[in-house]
Amino acid sequence: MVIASGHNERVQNADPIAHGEMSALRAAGRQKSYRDTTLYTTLAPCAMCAGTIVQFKIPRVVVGEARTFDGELELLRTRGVEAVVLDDQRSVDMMRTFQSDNPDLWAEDIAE
Ligand SMILES: O=c1cc[nH]c(=O)[nH]1
Repeated sequence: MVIASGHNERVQNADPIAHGEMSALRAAGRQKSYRDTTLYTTLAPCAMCAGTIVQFKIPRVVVGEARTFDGELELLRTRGVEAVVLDDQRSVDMMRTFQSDNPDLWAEDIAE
């Protein structure tokens, strides 16, 4: 069962923390437990999103690709989160297109 979905809304909402993972968690609303959940995400979670995943004890994250941004997979794994990387070519292509079309936005998104 899908309990919520989300996408990056930093620009739309002028919200610096509205990464896709954060938007999905916000859309899910308050949950008593995340024990039985899996978070699916196109790219590897950044430090903020990984920290939130750890905070709410989400046990499993499935990542579309980690080639264009390796994020904080190690942090997740160190904290006992199962992180599965699909290395999905469509995700890589989508992220490469976004990053090359919007270099400033991408840099801002990952605080570089
Ligand atoms: O984890 C991340 C990193 C960048 N952008 C997102 O939406 N999420």
